[in-house]
Order: sequence, then structure tokens, then C-alpha cells
Amino acid sequence: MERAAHGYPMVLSDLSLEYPPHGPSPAHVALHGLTLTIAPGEVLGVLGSAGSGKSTLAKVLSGDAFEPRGGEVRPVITGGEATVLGQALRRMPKRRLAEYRFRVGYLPQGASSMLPADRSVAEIIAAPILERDHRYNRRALTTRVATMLDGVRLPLSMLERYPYELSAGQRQRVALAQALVLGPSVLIADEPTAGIDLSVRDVVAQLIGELREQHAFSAMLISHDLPVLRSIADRIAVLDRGELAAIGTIDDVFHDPHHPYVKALAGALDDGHAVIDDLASDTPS
Ligand SMILES: Nc1ncnc2c1ncn2[C@@H]1O[C@H](COP(=O)(O)OP(=O)(O)OP(=O)(O)O)[C@@H](O)[C@H]1O
Repeated sequence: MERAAHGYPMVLSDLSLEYPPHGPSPAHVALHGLTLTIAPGEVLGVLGSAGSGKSTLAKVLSGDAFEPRGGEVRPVITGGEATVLGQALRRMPKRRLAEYRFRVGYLPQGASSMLPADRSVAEIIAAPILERDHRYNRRALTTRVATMLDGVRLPLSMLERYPYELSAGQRQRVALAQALVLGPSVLIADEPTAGIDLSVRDVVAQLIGELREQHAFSAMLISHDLPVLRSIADRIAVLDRGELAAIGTIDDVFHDPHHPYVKALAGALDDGHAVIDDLASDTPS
């Protein structure tokens, strides 16, 4: 896979994403003309109103949207381009997908409730390694899995447990360990702390901080959790109804907001809301 000539791990250029028509439902444009970059070592926070296209963006950028799975309507790139770690995603050949997904960490929305019930924590964390190389040295695998578990601050005694034996926060940490086990240089995390205890907030912040110290690690962090964004994100992008409403440092974005949705967010922050999930996008644009 070629490296990005410009060195930016993520470049979105006039990107539009659409759900194709299905049954009686017409096509739906989820994201329209999004242009932004993530610099090497940068963490970009993404927040936005419900339905503004955040999860759709994460599914496409992670490659998850391109996995052959029946039954589900998946978004497609209908305009512009997204280039991640040098891989242009529009018209990416199918044979590139598996390798691409190994290089990009993805923590989907609700990951803690999607862990396979019949696998132990050790098996769950090890799965991407064995998927990439089923003959991977077992001793090295055990060490890697234990290191990842420790990295998300869970005790080794959890290795043989099953998801139902863990709290939601512990399951989310296992999902994070799995997303990072292949040592990706980019992580796309969709609401990693939503509805989960504060322990996950701290772990996400600490882990991303450590990864940035160790190597050029960049991330897109979808979150409405302002303390998390403040502690980790270098800049934030605000989406509203499928379009970019603002981008910059948190202070820049909220200091003198022009866009109505960003103004409403700034108002919520002034009122002391730290988590701004529930702010409806009912502001006129
Ligand atoms: N399978 C689908 N088919 C058609 N439209 C969809 C599908 N999934 C999502 N959408 C629509 O695409 C738009 C973007 O949805 P998306 O889930 O990306 O928003 P979001 O910003 O992540 O919202 P939330 O904060 O509620 O998770 C919404 O209008 C949603 O209704």
C-alpha cells in the first residue's frame, strides 16, 4: 500500500457519503462535501447533532462499510475522496480491504455490547492477530494479549472471563484493546465513552497519550464528552446535518461561533453541560 505523499494519515476532500435507495426508501445523503485533514500525531475530535453523519463517516473511514455482509444497507462514497494512510477509499479494490482494515483501528459505536458472547477475553483480543496470521507464534500471542489487557488497565485474571462476566466499562476496554492489538497508526473511535463509567474515559485518554508518545499515532475520536475531547483532541470538527459546521481548537470553535448549531453547543457548554449528546439540531441554518 502506497504511503501518503503528503504525509497526512487522513485526508478527506469534498467527501460525500450516501445510503443507496432500498425498498421504498429513497437514497439518503448522510455527509455532504466534507473536507478536512488529520496531521501525523494529531487527534481530531468529531461531534455533531444526532444523525449528522458521524457514525456513517466512521464506518466508511474504517473500511467497515465495505465488508461484504448481506442484508444491511451500507453507505457508499458518492463524491470526493477519502485517503487514509495513503489508501484512497473510493474504488478501493476488494483485495486491499483486509490489509487496510488491519492497519486502521476501529472501535465502533456500542462496541461493548457487540463482543462475541462465546469467546473469552483472551480470544477476543487475539482474534485480529490470528485473522491476519493464523500461524502466529502462540507464546508471542499470549504476551501481546496480556500486554494489551494491561494497557487498558484490566487485571490478567480477566483473560479467561467471558463478556457476560464483565461490566460495560470493562467490556469497552476489551473492545479498545482489540481495536489496538495490531498496533495501528490510526484509530477511529465512535463514542468510546458514551454511557460508560468514568474509568473508560481515563483509559482512553491515557492510552491515546501513551500511543502518541511511542509512535506517530493519530486518531479520529467521535465524542460528545467535552472533558475527553479537552484532554485528548488537538482540534474538533463539528458536523451538522451532514456538513462541516466548524473546525479548530475547542477554544477557537466555541469562542466566537457563527454557525447556529455551534452557537447552541457553546450555549450548552456555558450552561455547564459537559456531555452534550442530547442537544437537538433544531436550530435554523
Ligand atoms: N442504513 C441506513 N439507511 C439509510 N439511512 C441511514 C442508515 N443509517 C443511517 N442513516 C441516516 O444517515 C444519517 C446519518 O446517520 P449517522 O448514524 O451517521 O449519524 P450520527 O451522527 O452518527 O448520529 P448519532 O449521534 O445518533 O449516532 C441519518 O440521517 C440516518 O438516519
